[in-house]
Amino acid sequence: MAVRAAVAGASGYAGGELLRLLLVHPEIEIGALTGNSNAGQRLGALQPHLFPLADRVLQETTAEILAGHDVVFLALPHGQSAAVAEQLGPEVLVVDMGADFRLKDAADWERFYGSPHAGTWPYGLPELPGARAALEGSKRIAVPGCYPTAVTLALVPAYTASLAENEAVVVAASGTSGAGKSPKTHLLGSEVMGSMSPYGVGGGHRHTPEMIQNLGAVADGPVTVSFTPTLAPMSRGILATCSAKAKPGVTAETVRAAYEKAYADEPFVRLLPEGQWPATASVHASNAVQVQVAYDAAAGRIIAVSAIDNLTKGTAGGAVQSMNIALGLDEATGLSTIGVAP
Ligand SMILES: NC(=O)C1=CN([C@@H]2O[C@H](COP(=O)(O)OP(=O)(O)OC[C@H]3O[C@@H](n4cnc5c(N)ncnc54)[C@H](OP(=O)(O)O)[C@@H]3O)[C@@H](O)[C@H]2O)C=CC1
Ligand SMILES: CC(=O)N[C@@H](CCC(=O)OP(=O)(O)O)C(=O)O
Repeated sequence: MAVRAAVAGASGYAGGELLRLLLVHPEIEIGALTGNSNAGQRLGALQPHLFPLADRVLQETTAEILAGHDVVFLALPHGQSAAVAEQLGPEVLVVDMGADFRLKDAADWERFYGSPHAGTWPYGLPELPGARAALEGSKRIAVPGCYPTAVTLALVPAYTASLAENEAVVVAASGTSGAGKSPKTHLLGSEVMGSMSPYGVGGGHRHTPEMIQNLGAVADGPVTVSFTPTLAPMSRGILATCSAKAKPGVTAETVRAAYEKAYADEPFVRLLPEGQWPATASVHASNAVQVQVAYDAAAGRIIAVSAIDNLTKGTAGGAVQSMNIALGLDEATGLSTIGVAP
């Protein structure tokens, strides 16, 4: 019997990408689609690439409309999910693509998001050690942020194998879809085209505590992360360049071996052959993660680079992968590692 899924936030970028994936998922039947300011509009006018859903009309985002489904995806702005989720029964699988339930530390949440902490749900990054066990059979999933997905997958093998000191420096470039669909001046084509710029510099980005939480869970102590995001003139994609000071005795061979071991059996993470570096174009619209690592002997640092599509593995693909695990389906059902090029 088909699994009925509702999508709240169906007019946004994350909701649109989720629907693109759910339309080809063999076990899913798409139920209610809801929005906010666009309630009452045809989906065809808002997400014209979702041809089979063109005549569906968006409903309002209420618990009554979302009730009666097996799975409810919440692709809403931060801070909006908790109020909806608490009205959905414990028997419904709720997958939150926003930030509301990602962080364990209430003080971190309040500092970076400025509202009371709603709680912590099983974290939807299956590749993180222990995550699959927590997701199996779960009725609540917190999908990671896009930058934390890219950065965690780049650095986890170095910390799991105890190769890196507990400090990491990350510079990551994101396409503009990471900022959502609502109009903002700094996202105008004339501001972004032909230019790159940093933002949230100096520890101010809300994804920093999420990265610290993930890396600290596998390292032998708390990890500090200096994170600088940058906005790049592309619609999708994240390229994360991460480095950490190597522990004494580390060599290029021990680093390579740790990464090969970590990702040998992962369906979506590909450690590239030595000398080939990740590129956002190679993971466009795919759930794949490209990773490469090098040991900079002169600087004594491990350099790990990852590329993801922020809307696929960084949001909607990660959500579907985690849903599959929670429902007892094959983790890769409905997902592809095949990109679009050029
Ligand atoms: N874009 C990305 O790369 C990523 C996004 N996410 C997360 O996904 C969520 C959605 O992001 P994204 O799709 O980019 O954002 P968008 O701005 O593109 O979409 C937001 C969606 O939420 C709806 N909405 C807005 N305000 C409310 C409200 N008060 N109550 C109910 N619905 C509301 C909008 O409806 P309407 O248009 O009808 O007003 C729209 O459907 C966010 O939490 C974001 O953090 C996570 C990882 C990556
Ligand atoms: C380019 C851009 O603005 N990106 C967003 C991150 C989007 C994302 O994935 O994170 P959430 O799920 O936490 O929203 C930002 O820097 O806030």
